[in-house]
Amino acid sequence: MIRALGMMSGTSLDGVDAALIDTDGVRIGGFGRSGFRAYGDNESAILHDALGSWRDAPAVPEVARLIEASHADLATDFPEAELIGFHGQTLAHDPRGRGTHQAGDGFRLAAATGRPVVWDFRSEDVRRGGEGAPLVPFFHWACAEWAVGQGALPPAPVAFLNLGGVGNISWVDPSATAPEAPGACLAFDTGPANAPLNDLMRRRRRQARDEGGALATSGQANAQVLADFLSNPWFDRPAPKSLDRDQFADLLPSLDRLGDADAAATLVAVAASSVAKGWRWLPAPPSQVLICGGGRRNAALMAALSAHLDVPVQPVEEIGLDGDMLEAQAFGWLAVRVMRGLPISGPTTTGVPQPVCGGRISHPRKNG
Ligand SMILES: Nc1ncnc2c1ncn2[C@@H]1O[C@H](COP(=O)(O)OP(=O)(O)OP(=O)(O)O)[C@@H](O)[C@H]1O
Ligand SMILES: CC(=O)N[C@H]1[C@@H]2OC[C@@H](O2)[C@@H](O)[C@@H]1O[C@H](C)C(=O)O
Repeated sequence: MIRALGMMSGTSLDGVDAALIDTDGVRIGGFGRSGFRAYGDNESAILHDALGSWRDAPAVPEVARLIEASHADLATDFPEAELIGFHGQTLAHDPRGRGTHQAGDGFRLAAATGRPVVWDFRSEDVRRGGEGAPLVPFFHWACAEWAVGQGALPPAPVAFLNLGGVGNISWVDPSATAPEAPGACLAFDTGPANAPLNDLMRRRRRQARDEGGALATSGQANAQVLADFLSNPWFDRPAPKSLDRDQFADLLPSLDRLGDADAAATLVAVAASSVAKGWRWLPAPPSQVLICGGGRRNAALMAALSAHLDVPVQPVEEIGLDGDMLEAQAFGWLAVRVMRGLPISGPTTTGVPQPVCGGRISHPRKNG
């Protein structure tokens, strides 16, 4: 078993999560400490301004330094980590066009932390014809397998739904022999989750989020805006499929004529209905849906999901996992897989024709 530190800065742009995990890249030996380093207002503004930037954009070097420095800073709290899995910050994602771009250089992070760093997890998958996302599904399989071992889950298919800036769902069968085995996983991005709601709150109320979903709970979803949104051809595209953070940004102007509460309620309905729309792509109904990511703290969103789905919807804490740290843990686990040459994605998670072991490995003091 290796003690790895996974580090993730997600599409919500709120800060860096870091979590220790003991793993051989297949089984989870145990979970360790975790930490969070919030972005300051100035840092957050720099990241927001850089959204949509590709590697050659003038703003990118400054953003990359910010990402590397904030991650290096947080990594100093985890001297016991033997290896770091570094996701970087997604600034742009267009797998069928220009590719995928995560800012932050793992070679410089390795130099700054003195630890080997696995990074650039998505590019190889995209190069080979995959979506490059989502990458957490194989880890969701490992979590289910771990939970079955703990007696917290029956050995039957279950779904993990991450509600970050974007939503993504993984249907996993923990009785499969490996995550890349046929029938073990089916995954895709569901649609927007918190990102448009955060953007609305920032624009209209100068707040980072709708705390607890209080504003959305006090409003009424607009049926016309919701119907227009759900007619988007993206929903008819079979899984696997992935989204850029702002792929549905054209949704926001249609909210202009709505009051704040109704606009927030409409965005919650959009997020929950997106999941319901994608339900048909799952191979079989899961026994339950386990929610991870910050959206599980939005009561309006949780209520809307429970209303739409006819299986139990519960936070992932229900089976003994930490819903705030699952993605960070995932990149620690994926880093060990890359070190061992195991696949991190496959035809049913990113649509790549063959399972792929992506990622780059950078050692301190050695080149690239
Ligand atoms: N107490 C809360 N009430 C309401 N919403 C919350 C709360 N806490 C977190 N959130 C929402 O969850 C978001 C953060 O979720 P998370 O950290 O899972 O996203 P991320 O990892 O950045 O995104 P992604 O998974 O798309 O990469 C916040 O920006 C906010 O919208
Ligand atoms: C390109 C990119 O960074 N996508 C993120 C984003 O945030 C959620 C969803 O969209 C998911 O596809 C992915 O993140 C998680 C960590 C993943 O790869 O599984």
